[in-house]
Amino acid sequence: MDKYTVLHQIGKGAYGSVYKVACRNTGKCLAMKCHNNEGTSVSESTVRELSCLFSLKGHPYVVDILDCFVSEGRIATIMTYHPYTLQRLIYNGRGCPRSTPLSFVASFSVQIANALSYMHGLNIIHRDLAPPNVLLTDDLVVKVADMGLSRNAVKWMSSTVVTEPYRAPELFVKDVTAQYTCAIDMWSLGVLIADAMEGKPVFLSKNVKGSKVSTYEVILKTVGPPELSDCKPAKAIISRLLTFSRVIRMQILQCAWLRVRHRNNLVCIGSSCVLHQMKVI
Ligand SMILES: Nc1ncnc2c1ncn2[C@@H]1O[C@H](COP(=O)(O)OP(=O)(O)OP(=O)(O)O)[C@@H](O)[C@H]1O
Repeated sequence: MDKYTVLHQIGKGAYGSVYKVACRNTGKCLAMKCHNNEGTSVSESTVRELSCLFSLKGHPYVVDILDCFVSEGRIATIMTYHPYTLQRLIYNGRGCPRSTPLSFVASFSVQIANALSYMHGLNIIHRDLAPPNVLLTDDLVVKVADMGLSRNAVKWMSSTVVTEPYRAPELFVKDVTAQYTCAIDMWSLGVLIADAMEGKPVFLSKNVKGSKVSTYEVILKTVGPPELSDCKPAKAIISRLLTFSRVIRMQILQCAWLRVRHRNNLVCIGSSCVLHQMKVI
């Protein structure tokens, strides 16, 4: 802790508090997350988060962990600091509709898809892909963050994961555990893209004439993908992600992986594939 000076708090979530800090040696601004304990012990979510962050270390579109130590009885992790979140860029920070340039939608979706394809290849499911957890650098490069719910996929897992508007239909079950796959992250990606095109969250629970319509009911009532201006290619991508078929959802990434393996250039091939489909280059 002696190595860092706390500047101010950036955020507080269910699993800890995040601070902007400065490294005393280099003067560089970094982010420090102080993880909450479970009673007096380190929580399982902290162990999972650290394990996932170390497995994904070095990926260009995943937040980089730089240091880890115990401070006042809590685990603290030092990460690269990123000034923006997708939440702030696509909703204006206040939930206001705002139209997101198509080129930015294309670039962030390809970068998230690349991060997910890497995670899924390691059998890691993110389980909380939502706009506040997608950080961006000054140059708008994606850094997927918040691995507090991420874990290695097994047959039965908790169904109470993912921020509700980004939750795949197979997670809306009454049981506390469910059988699901990496395809839940692909649904979340589809919602992120649709939200950015619409400028507002597309699957929000709402009150209609005094009665609550749940997110799941909103999903069921949405016939086809949400109306998305006149961008047919984007619509096609979204409808392959926002489908009840987990197999179709995964195909969009497998297709990208094949191209990547074939030509050995992950970012360019991924980008040109989606950008061409969206007709922005
Ligand atoms: N490396 C970082 N750089 C800048 N801001 C960050 C960084 N990491 C996290 N944050 C900010 O802090 C907030 C909380 O961080 P994080 O999501 O990791 O905590 P959490 O307790 O797991 O939250 P949640 O309850 O959403 O799961 C994030 O939404 C983000 O705005």
